Amino acid sequence: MIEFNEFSFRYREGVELVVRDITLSIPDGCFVGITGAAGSGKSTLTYAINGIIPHCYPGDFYGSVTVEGLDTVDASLTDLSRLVGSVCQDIDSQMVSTVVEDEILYGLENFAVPREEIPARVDEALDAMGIADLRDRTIDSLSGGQKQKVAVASVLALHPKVLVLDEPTAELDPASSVTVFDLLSRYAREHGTTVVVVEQKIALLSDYADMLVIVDEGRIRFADTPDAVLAHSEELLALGVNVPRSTTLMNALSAQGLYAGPTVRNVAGAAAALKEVLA
Ligand SMILES: Nc1ncnc2c1ncn2[C@@H]1O[C@H](COP(=O)(O)OP(=O)(O)OP(=O)(O)O)[C@@H](O)[C@H]1O
Repeated sequence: MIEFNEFSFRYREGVELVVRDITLSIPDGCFVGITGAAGSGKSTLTYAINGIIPHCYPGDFYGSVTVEGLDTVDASLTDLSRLVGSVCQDIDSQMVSTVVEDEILYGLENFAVPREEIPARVDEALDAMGIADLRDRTIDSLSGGQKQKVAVASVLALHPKVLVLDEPTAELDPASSVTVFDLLSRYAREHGTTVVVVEQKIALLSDYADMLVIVDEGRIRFADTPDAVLAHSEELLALGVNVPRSTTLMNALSAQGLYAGPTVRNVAGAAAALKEVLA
């Protein structure tokens, strides 16, 4: 369980609180998508989970954040990193090795995983991200998207209870983004991992997340199932969230009493729903 309790934070260099009054419970095994406009505080929330705040970025920290009962202020960064695996936005800053396999080995050796377990963990992580063919490649020779997959794989190898990912598909085309989310969600289901992912593509998020969290100017505006959140498409658009046009259209018909079905998230869904409306 991840629990934010009236959490607010101001970076040491900052004047304003960048996140305010955050109270949120994330149950074990939940797949949570965080989205919102640029600068709304999404990354800051992830830093509060993995302990980067306040351990690396100090500031004024109010309220509390606990992960599996560990208070992220009191716990050491080492203890937190055993619990929470993180993939940050700046993938290049995360890479420490020159070859893919070594990148995965690095974390395992650092965490003192027993030697005999290591080969299977490396294989499993590469397979989990569908990148077994990249094992011997140099990191420099990889595309941005391939690096993102390597970064996720090297964290998965550590079997974290919680996985925090900040825009893990930023460098990927739509098809590869779907592949990464497919692989991630399958891994998380199989291992009972809690996933917190910051992602701009709300339609993609909605297909995988149990809970969508919409952040606006440091506050949580919505935290609910994707369908319940997407029902507020006009408000979401006003907050700068990229709601699919198919959702906006069908919500508008719903408001007119012309459609009473479930929330639509994509063109195929809108086409099927419109067929029924027009029948
Ligand atoms: N290390 C820092 N020191 C001072 N201010 C910071 C720091 N990191 C972020 N901020 C500020 O905190 C606010 C929230 O930033 P944050 O990165 O959490 O938002 P975000 O929603 O993740 O943005 P983006 O979508 O652009 O990544 C912004 O105003 C940002 O300028």
